Amino acid sequence: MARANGNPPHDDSGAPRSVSRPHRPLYRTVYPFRILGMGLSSLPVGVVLAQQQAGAMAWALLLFSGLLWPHLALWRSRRSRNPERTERANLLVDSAIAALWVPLMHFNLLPSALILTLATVDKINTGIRGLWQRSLPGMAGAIVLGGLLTGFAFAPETSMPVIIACMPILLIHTVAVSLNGYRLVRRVHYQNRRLDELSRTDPLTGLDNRRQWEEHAQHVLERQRTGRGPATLVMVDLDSFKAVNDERGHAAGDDVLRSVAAVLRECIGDRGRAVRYGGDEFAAALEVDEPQALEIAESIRRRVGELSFVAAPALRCTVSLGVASASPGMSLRRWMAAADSALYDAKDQGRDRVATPGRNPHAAATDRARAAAR
Ligand SMILES: Nc1nc2c(ncn2[C@@H]2O[C@H](COP(=O)(O)OP(=O)(O)OP(=O)(O)O)[C@@H](O)[C@H]2O)c(=O)[nH]1
Repeated sequence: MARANGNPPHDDSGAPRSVSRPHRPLYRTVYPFRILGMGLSSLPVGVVLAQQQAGAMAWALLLFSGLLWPHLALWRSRRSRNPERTERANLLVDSAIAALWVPLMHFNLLPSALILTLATVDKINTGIRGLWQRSLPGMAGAIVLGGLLTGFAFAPETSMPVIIACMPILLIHTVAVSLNGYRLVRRVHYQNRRLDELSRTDPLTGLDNRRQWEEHAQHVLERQRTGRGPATLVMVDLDSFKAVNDERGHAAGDDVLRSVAAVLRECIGDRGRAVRYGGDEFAAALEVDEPQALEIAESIRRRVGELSFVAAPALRCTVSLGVASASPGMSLRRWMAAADSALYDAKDQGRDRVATPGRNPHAAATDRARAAAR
């Protein structure tokens, strides 16, 4: 009888599902935001350029930043040997392009403030530590460069057409960024919940782990102590399980452990909780009296004996079980020792049987059940 460990979201076998999801490359997350941000910010910039009667160079630059750059950035990242690093560089280019428009728009107040803010928000939104601070020198450099090209022309007044042209980027981009943040928060909540569930579970069988189960067992004992119901413990141990591992391999052994855990779950139902207490040893704290627990134990014994395994059709398993009801004031430790000693009795008497403390297991439920089956 080896001692080790052993109810979160499970797959069909009862074992818990993993927390992780496939990693999405940064450039795929950024791409739609870049199209949206660059595309929509072209609107107020275009209106300002039209009001300034800007030259062909400025319009060519607008065409590049608003329409071409998002796709060029995606292409650069996709073909890069280090897409993550290339995309981070692309993000810094985004900020420099955005800042360049500030002097080219002659510091038109509303679109300049909007574009600089959104470029920074986009960097923060990536969640990459320090990225927005690293974008500042490039933005400052772009403002100086654009200022030198325009002679630092300064016309900060914003006309009504420009204000109207700012509305789509202001509204749509803000909502899109917020939705993305919302999605991330939801995912963090989900993963925290899953981690919490996994920390309370035996990964192989999906049963409670020891810490979780002992809390439940203490609760069952407390109910019994305060006269709110009976408490009976069932210890279950696979017979000669080492031979299963030795002869059919560890994977077959794991199949057996999962199947026994499923039998325990089904036989116990809502009358208690089970734990994989050791390698091939299980325990269940039940809110039932001893005769009912003996019935449950007997059904576990019988159902395990009926198990069959696709990968090992000839394999048959049996379990020995010890059943002990709690007496008033009993500690969990003493309760478990009583059930454990009954389990050892069942082993000593030849295995594949149910025993209670201080009783001859041959006189116990198992033999009555066998007689009835004959
Ligand atoms: N496949 C598998 N085997 C395990 C796991 N944990 C423990 N074991 C094995 O369980 C076996 C327990 O063997 P023993 O304690 O000798 O008990 P037994 O062979 O069942 O003998 P009895 O209890 O006396 O009937 C050992 O071979 C362990 O390696 C596990 O998670 N998976």
